[in-house]
Amino acid sequence: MKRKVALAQMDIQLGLPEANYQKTARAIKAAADHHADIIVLPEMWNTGYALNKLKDIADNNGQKTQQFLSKLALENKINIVGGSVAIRRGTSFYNTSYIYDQTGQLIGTYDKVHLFGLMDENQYLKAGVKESHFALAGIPSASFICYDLRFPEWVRTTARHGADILYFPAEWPSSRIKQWKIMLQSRAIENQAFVVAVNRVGTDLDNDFNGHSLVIDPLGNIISDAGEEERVSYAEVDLEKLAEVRGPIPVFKDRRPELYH
Ligand SMILES: O=C(O)CCC(=O)C(=O)O
Repeated sequence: MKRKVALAQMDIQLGLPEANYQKTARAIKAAADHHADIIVLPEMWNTGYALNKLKDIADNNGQKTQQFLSKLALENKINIVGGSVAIRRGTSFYNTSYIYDQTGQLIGTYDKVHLFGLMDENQYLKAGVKESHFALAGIPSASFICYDLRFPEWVRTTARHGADILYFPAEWPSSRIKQWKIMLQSRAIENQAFVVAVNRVGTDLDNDFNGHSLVIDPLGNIISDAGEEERVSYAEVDLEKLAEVRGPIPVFKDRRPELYH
């Protein structure tokens, strides 16, 4: 089984949701025109890291984003891993992913679990507490957000329930892009899964972002690197490869969880 994935490596307008919704809609339509099965968006694509403005610009209960993604998924017959958006739920703010299938049904949500102190997320946001599991385009999958990448124990905790594709939407600064690549390759190898990771480009007040959205196979080979420009990039994942990798080296079967503390 093969699937074409589209990676929306976008610039994000800081604190300007309207402009970002419009750009995101254009990226989703472009991916559908290229006959992609799945499109993946970056982290916090509605607001960027305008954390001190969340009271005014966060999406209330994620309602606008949910209607927007559902409509675009159905109209364009495309599956959407909705990166993440800043939302308000009750009196708190979250960094939240919504995942839609191509009929416009919400099939998964995820609140970022590890908040990134260096970007002050812990001062403004509440952390999630749950794993994300969903079957998208017929593929058991899981999603994380950016800094979650630095916690292999969390990725493993999720992946051990079965995930053929691990999604990592992000706003990962250029200064640490070497670490991004190495850790994404590691998560692919150790979990014997494809990794689809979408980073933004452009700048905000504190950071510069140079893309390098990646698709990585279960052996850690980079299948596609979107480079440093704003673009929607495409790659094909061949799920047959999973059995070839998992058969001879069955790491999930060989785990010794009784020794891990
Ligand atoms: O871990 C890093 O270096 C980057 C993390 C990050 O930028 C984020 O979680 O938003």
